[in-house]
Amino acid sequence: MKIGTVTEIKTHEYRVGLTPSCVKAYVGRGHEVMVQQGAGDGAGFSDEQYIEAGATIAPDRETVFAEAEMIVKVKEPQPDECKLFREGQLLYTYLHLAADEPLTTALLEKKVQGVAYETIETANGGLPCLRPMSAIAGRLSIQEGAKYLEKTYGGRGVLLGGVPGIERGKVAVIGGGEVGLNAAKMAVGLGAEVTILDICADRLAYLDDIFGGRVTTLYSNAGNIEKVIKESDLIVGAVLLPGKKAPHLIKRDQLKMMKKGAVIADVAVDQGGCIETTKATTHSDPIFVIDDVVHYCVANMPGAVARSSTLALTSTTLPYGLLLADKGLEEACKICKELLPGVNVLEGKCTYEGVAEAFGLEYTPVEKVLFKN
Ligand SMILES: NC(=O)C1=CN([C@@H]2O[C@H](COP(=O)(O)OP(=O)(O)OC[C@H]3O[C@@H](n4cnc5c(N)ncnc54)[C@H](O)[C@@H]3O)[C@@H](O)[C@H]2O)C=CC1
Ligand SMILES: CC(=O)C(=O)O
Ligand SMILES: [Mg+2]
Repeated sequence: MKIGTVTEIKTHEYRVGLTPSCVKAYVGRGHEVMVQQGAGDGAGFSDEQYIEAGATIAPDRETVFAEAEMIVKVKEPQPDECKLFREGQLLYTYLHLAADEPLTTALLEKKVQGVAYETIETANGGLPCLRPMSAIAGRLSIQEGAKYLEKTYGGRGVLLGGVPGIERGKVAVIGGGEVGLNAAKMAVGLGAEVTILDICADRLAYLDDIFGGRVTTLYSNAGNIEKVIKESDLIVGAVLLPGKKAPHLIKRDQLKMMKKGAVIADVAVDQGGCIETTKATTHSDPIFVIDDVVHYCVANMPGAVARSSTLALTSTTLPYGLLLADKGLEEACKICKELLPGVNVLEGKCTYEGVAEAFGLEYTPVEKVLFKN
């Protein structure tokens, strides 16, 4: 198969879908790989390294889109890229469609085979291609939160770890999954007072066990959420209902209850955010303030640490990518059931229930479209 990767064009997105070692793996299986000139620069991979690994270098994105049968990216396609898709082209990337109606419409119209990293799912409900980026975003959320708590950025002027003789900063993490766990690790490491809220009793028990008394765990319900709204210096939004729009757990009128200069880092922004006032921001303009609460809502946080993120992401996307390239979508999904929920759009049909629900579209189970014979 002809595989192509392009330079990411989302603001300050420096990750790349394939590393030179990925290229080597595809080429070793008999595939051709085309890399847009300079695509790896932001993550520290040169064109020469790609050539050495067996890729050809394309002068521009148009060439890659025109020639590749499978496009491997990082972020959801931007409008300039959507124009270039060809019917039946296999797109393998993050899509986050439930938060993006125009993109959903574009991919349906173009009849792309859209496989989303974030909804590839293991039998036990794990999300292997989301997990490494969630770990990175979770860790970054505390780094960023701590920065925006500084007075210069409009924050409360609170040091999360405190110093002897004064109170430590209070961090609440809503959603104790991969983002939540990693946010809590960093916050505990800094010496903050940390509370994690989740609806899953087993998960709360697990977090309680591994942190050995260094965090407080609370059931995520209206009462406990209101408690942390009032007390926290930093709130991290980290809930996920896979493939669906995130629920708004903090409402607009509750911001008034927060401390002046408190910070919300809504990592769940890529699924629409779990705070009503969340709007996606970019690395070049990452924050806005409503009711004296600083909102940090960057939808591609891992792009800030592009080298680490690219290495972590491509390690988990490569095995599925190789299978897609070797077998094509239909056979690959027969061999590996984890890929099936990854298929969000196919032949102009919406094949992911959470996305169809978000926009009132007709939902067609992927098996119906894929396994016609
Ligand atoms: N902004 C960014 O750059 C990035 C954003 N993300 C996003 O972060 C979000 C979280 O991802 P993960 O941690 O990997 O998901 P996860 O599935 O590991 O964890 C989500 C947790 O939310 C909990 N949850 C569900 N409903 C809840 C509620 N009402 N209250 C409290 N907890 C609730 C679940 O029980 C689960 O433990 C996703 O939307 C993901 O796409 C991930 C990476 C980068
Ligand atoms: C998960 C995601 O959206 C990201 O890494 O940008
Ligand atoms: Mg994102």
